[in-house]
Amino acid sequence: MQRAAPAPALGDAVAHQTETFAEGLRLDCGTLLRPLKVAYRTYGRLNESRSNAILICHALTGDQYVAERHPVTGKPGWWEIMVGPGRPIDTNRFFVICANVLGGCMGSSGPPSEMTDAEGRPQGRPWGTAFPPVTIRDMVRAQAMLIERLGIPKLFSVIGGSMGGMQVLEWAALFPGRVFSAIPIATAAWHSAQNIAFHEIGRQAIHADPNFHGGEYWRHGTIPARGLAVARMTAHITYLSEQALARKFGRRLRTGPMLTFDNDLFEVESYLQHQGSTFVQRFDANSYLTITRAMDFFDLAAEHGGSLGEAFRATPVRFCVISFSSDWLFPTAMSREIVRALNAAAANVSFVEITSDKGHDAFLLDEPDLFRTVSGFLKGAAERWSRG
Ligand SMILES: CC(=O)SCCNC(=O)CCNC(=O)[C@H](O)C(C)(C)COP(=O)(O)OP(=O)(O)OC[C@H]1O[C@@H](n2cnc3c(N)ncnc32)[C@H](O)[C@@H]1OP(=O)(O)O
Ligand SMILES: N[C@@H](CCO)C(=O)O
Repeated sequence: MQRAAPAPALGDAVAHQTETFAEGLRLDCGTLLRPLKVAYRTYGRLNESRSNAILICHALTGDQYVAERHPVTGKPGWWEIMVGPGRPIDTNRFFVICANVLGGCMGSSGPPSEMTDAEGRPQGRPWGTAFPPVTIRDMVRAQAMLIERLGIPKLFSVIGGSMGGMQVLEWAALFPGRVFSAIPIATAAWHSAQNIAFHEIGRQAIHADPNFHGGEYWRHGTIPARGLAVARMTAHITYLSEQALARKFGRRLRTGPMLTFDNDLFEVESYLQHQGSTFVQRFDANSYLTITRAMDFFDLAAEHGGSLGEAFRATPVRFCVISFSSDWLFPTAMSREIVRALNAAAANVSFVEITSDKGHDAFLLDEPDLFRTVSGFLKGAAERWSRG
């Protein structure tokens, strides 16, 4: 495997746009995280009536840089295809907000940020593995504090894919009066056993890296690049599909056919190694452990006495649930569970399964049906909203 370049001092190397909440946030685990920092970006303009705000919730390794060049990688924003002037989420019309999740590594409070004591006093070291466990609900509460600080009484829409979709569902369940519409994409109301199992492989790979040092790698001036890269490689396979891999690489060899056991023999191996080594340049291993755990513990039904319908009881929120036919990580059946629960709550819900062979990450790619569905739903919802 190629040696990964050392990661920049994540989170601190770049000056992020951040709101600080001195009062902190009481987490589901009972810890008061104080102060709370939420790094975010906005696109477009908030209208006078403050009625055009859309919150985008990012997935596991995303961040707030949705529609602009990424300050660490220099690559385009992760959803520029969806968000921008004239795009399905049109920033000529909507005020778009995206915050780095709690536990992340791009400026919000998380393992790489400076540890504080119970009184909020800085401790002169990163949290590392001492960062308290967070839940999807904690992430949403932190976002809600930001939205309040920005003076937005009600979001026109909350939109997100994968873990972003989990946050969308949590927003609707926790703050039904503060959300007009919701678009959960390629997601589920609870993390499946298979998905937890895949996450565990990644976590074990990180733990097994000698440069991990029990999570105190910052103390040793190392990063567990190999472990984190293997975690990403495993995860990346789950974001694609057999058809996508066959189309991209098939059984193509990088070199001529020969009987060796060298690394990098097949194109698909080289591709995965590239995905792993570029990932470690932009992501923190302790954040990866924290956020994968948050996903694993997500179970919206369990939060509501075992009934998903209860999570949405009497909800006024309008939902558009979207899945992809080739997504085996968050399969359409999981979206149907959400739709069934919304139906049981007599909620206003539409559901679209988009035919695609690109797998789970289809939501990040050029999928005209996805763009049509999102822009069509937002148009319809805006008409409803303006009628009051
Ligand atoms: C909702 C959120 O918050 S998501 C935010 C997190 N962001 C991501 O996960 C994005 C990272 N993931 C990806 O890029 C995923 O691969 C996808 C599926 C979304 C992108 O798919 P595609 O656009 O089809 O790109 P593809 O999977 O082909 O990967 C292209 C990369 O692989 C490299 N590559 C392609 N073939 C090979 C090969 N044989 N050997 C080595 N590298 C290769 C390309 O050079 C390119 O590298 P670069 O990204 O550094 O420029
Ligand atoms: N590939 C995206 C989606 C995963 O669910 C990410 O890394 O966040």
